[in-house]
Formats: sequence, structure tokens, C-alpha cells
Amino acid sequence: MVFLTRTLLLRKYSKEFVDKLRIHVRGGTGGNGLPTLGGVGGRGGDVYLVGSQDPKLTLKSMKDRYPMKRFVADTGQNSRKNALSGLNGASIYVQVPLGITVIDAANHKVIGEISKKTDKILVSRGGRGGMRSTMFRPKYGQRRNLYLDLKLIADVGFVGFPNAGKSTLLSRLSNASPKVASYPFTTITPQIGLIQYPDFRKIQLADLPGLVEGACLNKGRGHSFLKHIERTKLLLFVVDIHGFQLSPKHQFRDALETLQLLTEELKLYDETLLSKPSLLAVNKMDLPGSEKVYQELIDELNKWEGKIILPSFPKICHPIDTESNEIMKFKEVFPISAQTGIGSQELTTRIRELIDNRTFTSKHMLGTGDNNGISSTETKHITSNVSSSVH
Ligand SMILES: Nc1nc2c(ncn2[C@@H]2O[C@H](COP(=O)(O)OP(=O)(O)OP(=O)(O)O)[C@@H](O)[C@H]2O)c(=O)[nH]1
Ligand SMILES: [Mg+2]
Repeated sequence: MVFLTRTLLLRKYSKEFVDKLRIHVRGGTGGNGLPTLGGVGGRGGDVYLVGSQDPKLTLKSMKDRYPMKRFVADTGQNSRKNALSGLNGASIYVQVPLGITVIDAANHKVIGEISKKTDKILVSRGGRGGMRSTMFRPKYGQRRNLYLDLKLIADVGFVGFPNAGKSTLLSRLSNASPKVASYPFTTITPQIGLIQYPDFRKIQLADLPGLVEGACLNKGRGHSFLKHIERTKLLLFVVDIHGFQLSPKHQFRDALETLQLLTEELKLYDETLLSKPSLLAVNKMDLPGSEKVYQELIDELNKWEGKIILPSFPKICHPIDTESNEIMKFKEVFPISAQTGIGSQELTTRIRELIDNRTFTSKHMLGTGDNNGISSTETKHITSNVSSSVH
């Protein structure tokens, strides 16, 4: 049932949210030369991709506006008796949303990235006009099929299994009001929310659809979601303190196993993600019995810092290597309730401190409490205090 719903939702997802678009670009053909008088044809126009000034432009709106998804520059003018040098064709500048990686569909090589309004990439050159050396015949412009691959640019990316409370947390921390429901895969498209601090500093949060075991293999469209955290500055792991079970057919995973599996999925997708600064929000602390389970989790994480061997899971993506006993090193752990607001103020403050790379002063940092800027890879040990802990 869950999977049927998921399939239907993903079909809807594909229609509503486009994060990859294939387009065809072609430089203009050159103009003909004039053999009798040795005239040279104009050069065809080039095709450029440029960062859009319009923040509302999305790949979906591009797709709707240009259903053919073809962008062809002007041809160069022919050489004529009264204009021996033909005029060059006009180049075209295709506006694309920010956060785009441009990939050549023929060889899957990255051509460039558009992340600022000032970014501009030449993707197709126009053909040269006809001249003596080409027997006055013009050249065609370069033809290319490209993928525009969108990766969200947000400061913070949420990572978690379905139903952990990511969207509830997004609505608690930011101005966004994403859909929240008690079934997995409520969020099917990435959602962005903005935290506005009293001094008008704004930080963007990206709530991503829940990952599933095997996300690195693109299960549950894992790739298309994982790619969005590549450009975030900070990862915020959200786990349900009482664990997670996708369906009665699936194995129950407690919070510690959830963390191991999430770490594993990230590692298998892109190992460098593990060195990103990250925080852990342990959610649903308002539910009865949470403090005891939380304490046990913290004890385990503390032991883990002392290198206990956690139970290992079979690696789904790389079956040769069967050890999976790694856990992301969190700069800090926050026991929270996204529903009631417990811990959200502290989390908001800490997010800002890490993003802005300020010296850490929060009372929620125990241990020696120094050197916790975003650039630091050092982590602190977890204390056994329920309301304040650091990993
Ligand atoms: N008791 C309690 N329930 C919570 C809390 N946070 C979220 N929930 C509930 O948990 C369920 C899932 O919440 P969501 O915010 O939709 O979870 P999600 O992680 O966004 O889930 P997906 O979009 O499916 O990945 C909902 O029924 C929420 O009301 C919390 O702090 N305490
Ligand atoms: Mg959600």
C-alpha cells in the first residue's frame, strides 16, 4: 500500500517538480560566402546559458514556456555584392534558474555550473561563414543535447527517514508551511523555508523527502533527493527518538540504527558528504518515555566516540564490503520536539552560529566548547545530560 501510494505520488512529483531538464541547443549556421567577389558570410550566433534575474524561474516553468526545449541561435547573413562581409547572426542568452549544473548528454561530462546571476556559459558556438578556404560554404553551428540538473542552493539540508518530523520542524523553524502527516513520504518534493533572525539575517532550510534504505541505489528516488544536500553548508539530521519502521514488512530501526543507515546512505552516495558540518535533532521528545531512550542513545553515541563496534548492516550498494559501523560526527545533538517547540530556539541559534562561523558560546555546548566553527572538522564528545549534548 505504501509503495502504491509512493508510486502514485512520485508520478505526481514528476509532473510538479522538475529537477532535471533535457534541452537541445544549436549555434546558428554561418552565412554563405560570395565566390565571385571573394565575400565572406557572417558567423552564426552562439548559445549561452545565463543565470536568471527572475527568482521565480524554475525548470518546470522553463519546460512549460519552451515545450520543444530547443534553443537555436540566428544564422549569419550571406555575403552580398553591397555587403561583402555578411553580418554575424545574433547570439541567444537562455535564462536558467540558479543552482544548475550543465551536463553534456552525449558523454555526461559537466560543462559548468550556474549559481549566480552573473554566471554565463557558452554552450554552442555558431558556425563560421563561407569563405575561400571552405569553398564559400558556411559551417553549421554546434549542436548539443544538454541536461540542466538542478541542485537546490540552501544553507541547511534536512536528512532523515520518512516520518521523522522534518517538515514539522521546517514549519516550526521557518516561514514555510509544508504538508505534515502521519504516514511516510508525505514530502515528495524538496521544500525551502526561510528563518529570519531579529537582525534580518536570513538562512534557508531545505526539507527533503525522506530517505529509505538503499537510497544510494536510487531506491525511493534517493539520488534525486541526495543531490540537493551537496551544496548545503550544514546538514541537519532529524531522527525520531522512537525509531522508524517503513511498513510491517520492513525491519524496525531504532534511532541509533537510523543514524547508522543514514550515514551509510550518504557515504555510499558521496563520501565527502560525511565531512560536512552536521547537527543532529532527536525529535518527538514530547512523547512519554523519550528521556530514557534519549539517554540510552546518547550513551551509545558517546561509546561510539570511543569506537565501540556497532552492529553491522549488509551493504546494499557495495556487497563486497560488509562492515557498516560508521556514524556521522555531529557537532552537537539537540533533543527537540518539532511539535511542541522544545529545543527549537537553541537549534535556530546554533544553526546561525555554524553557518556564520562564529565562536561558539551556547550553553548547549558542553565539553571544552571551543573550535566549533563551520570549518572545523573536530567534534566534541557527548555528555550524558539529556538537555545538552555534543558529539
Ligand atoms: N509527538 C510528536 N509528533 C511529531 C513531532 N514532529 C512530527 N510529529 C508527527 O510525525 C508525523 C510525521 O511528521 P512529518 O513532519 O510529516 O515528517 P517528515 O519527516 O516530514 O516525513 P516525510 O515527509 O514522510 O519524510 C506527523 O504525524 C507529525 O505530526 C514531534 O515533535 N512530536
Ligand atoms: Mg515531510
